[in-house]
Amino acid sequence: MNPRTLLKQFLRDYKWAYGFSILTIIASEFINVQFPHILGKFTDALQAHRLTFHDVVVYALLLFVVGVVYVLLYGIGQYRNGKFGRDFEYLLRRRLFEHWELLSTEYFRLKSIGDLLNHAMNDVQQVREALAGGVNILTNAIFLLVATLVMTFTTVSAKLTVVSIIPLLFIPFFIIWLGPRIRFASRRVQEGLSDMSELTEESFSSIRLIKATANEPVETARFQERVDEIVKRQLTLFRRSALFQSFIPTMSSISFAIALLYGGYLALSGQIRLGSFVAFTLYLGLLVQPLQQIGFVINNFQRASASLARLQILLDEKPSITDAPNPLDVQTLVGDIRVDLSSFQYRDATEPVLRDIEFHIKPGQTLGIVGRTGSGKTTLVNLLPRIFDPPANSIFIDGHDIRELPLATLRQSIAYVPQDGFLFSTSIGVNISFGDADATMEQIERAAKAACVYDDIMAFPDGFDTVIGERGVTLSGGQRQRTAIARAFLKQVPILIMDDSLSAVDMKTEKRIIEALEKVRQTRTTIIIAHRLSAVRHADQILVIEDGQIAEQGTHDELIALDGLYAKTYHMQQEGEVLVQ
Ligand SMILES: Nc1ncnc2c1ncn2[C@@H]1O[C@H](COP(=O)(O)OP(=O)(O)OP(=O)(O)O)[C@@H](O)[C@H]1O
Repeated sequence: MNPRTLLKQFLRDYKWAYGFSILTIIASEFINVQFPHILGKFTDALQAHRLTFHDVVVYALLLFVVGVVYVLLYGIGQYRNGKFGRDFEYLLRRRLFEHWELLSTEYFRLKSIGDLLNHAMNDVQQVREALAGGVNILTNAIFLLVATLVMTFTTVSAKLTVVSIIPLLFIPFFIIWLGPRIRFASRRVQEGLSDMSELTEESFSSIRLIKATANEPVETARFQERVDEIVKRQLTLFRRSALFQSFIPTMSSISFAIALLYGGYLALSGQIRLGSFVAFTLYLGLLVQPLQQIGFVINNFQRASASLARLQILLDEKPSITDAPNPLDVQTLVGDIRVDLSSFQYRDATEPVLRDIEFHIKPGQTLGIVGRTGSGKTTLVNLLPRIFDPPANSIFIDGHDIRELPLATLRQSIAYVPQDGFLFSTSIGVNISFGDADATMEQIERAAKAACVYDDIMAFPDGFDTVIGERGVTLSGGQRQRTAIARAFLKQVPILIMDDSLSAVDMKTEKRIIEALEKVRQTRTTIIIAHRLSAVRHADQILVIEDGQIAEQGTHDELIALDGLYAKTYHMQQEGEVLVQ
């Protein structure tokens, strides 16, 4: 659903509550404009010596009650509108997040994550501000303006109002003109500052290189250049802000001067009473703020509308990998994998990355994949859970083309351990049970033991409750990989893919993990990508991939007998050298 429709629906759902809070704000302003009126009456009565002390107390109490009622009503309206804004903000963010979760990894590869975060934070916030603060202020400003004008026209003098208000009317137009220019200047200053921090960070991290090559003067000059630019931008911002800050007081001073001149004349000539004159100056003071706010709100609405349009583009993005129009009704898979792929090419690539790949793994068997960096191993296994979409009729699981299987069934049947063993910033236990809310502590511990990470975890202060990441402990590369392996071991699924996930563990641990794998092997089809051949030598079948094609295929013994690349690599690794990198 696009954000405009979402906004309309939200306003429809909340129309009574939203209308009520707008009414509350209007009522509060109705009370607010009674202040000058009461004070005007008080002045007149005081001047005519008609007041007893008792009357003065009554006036004071009246003003107090009016003040309290105003604050109460205004506070309620503000709070409720603020809440609507927040509710909509979270609804929009949730929609964005849900939508992004559906999009393919390709989308995130092509988009800048910084830009996406910017949309999720700033654009959504802009819409919220318009919906809450903007509507609050606009309601407030319009009503206050109308009410003040009605009061001054009816209780003071229409002529005085029209003449005195003219300078104030320039204020909103001025803000509409200058507001975006100030924002632009401020953004340029921020960009300049972040450029400068980037340069500083870069210089500090390469300080040894800078010193070794005696490049300090060049770096200092580069820094000076940035500083000069920031100063220039800051001066522009100062000039515009100063203009802004001086314009509004100037206009209100002119307005007051006119009111004083003309109002004084009217009072002196007896055309208006002193009380009306006092009330009028107070009304004029009340007008400055709403006129200023109207300008701000118009700018705010313009920005919110641009933000909505940008959000709309994001939410219109269609997921490129989805269920087939009529997916097969298959809920469970056994794990028989057949690949007959003539070619696979990335969307923006000029030539295929995989060609003529053919193999068959029966349920419970293990396939080893080896090959040089960039030969296409990860690409091949990424096709199985449809992280990238293979051509139709090229990959079959249990005899079904994977593109015809429900995406949920396919992905829920595969446990994938990526190269970097990504972990979330939460406890180790939650990381292992990720995606399996029903996992018991016993199952989690068993998986951790099988992945040889149990002892490491128990050595941490809070065991499985130890939090990982910025706010917790830092795991070594090997510990990260083994925790990710434990997560995959816990997932009771027919297919397990390990993408070079033993690279950071030592040979002894690798052996123990492979042994643990052997135990669960009967129930799982396993694909192991590895650079160290010891990780695949027990596989039922091994593929050696060279430039996207199968160069050699067979069991360890067969490949050794073939005396090709695999055999050479194996012998070299046996001698302690690593050739395949
Ligand atoms: N999303 C992508 N879009 C375009 N090209 C890609 C993409 N992912 C990988 N490639 C390219 O495809 C080729 C194969 O990459 P792949 O990651 O499958 O190799 P690999 O054998 O797994 O390498 P490694 O052993 O380093 O993990 C490389 O040339 C890589 O640059």
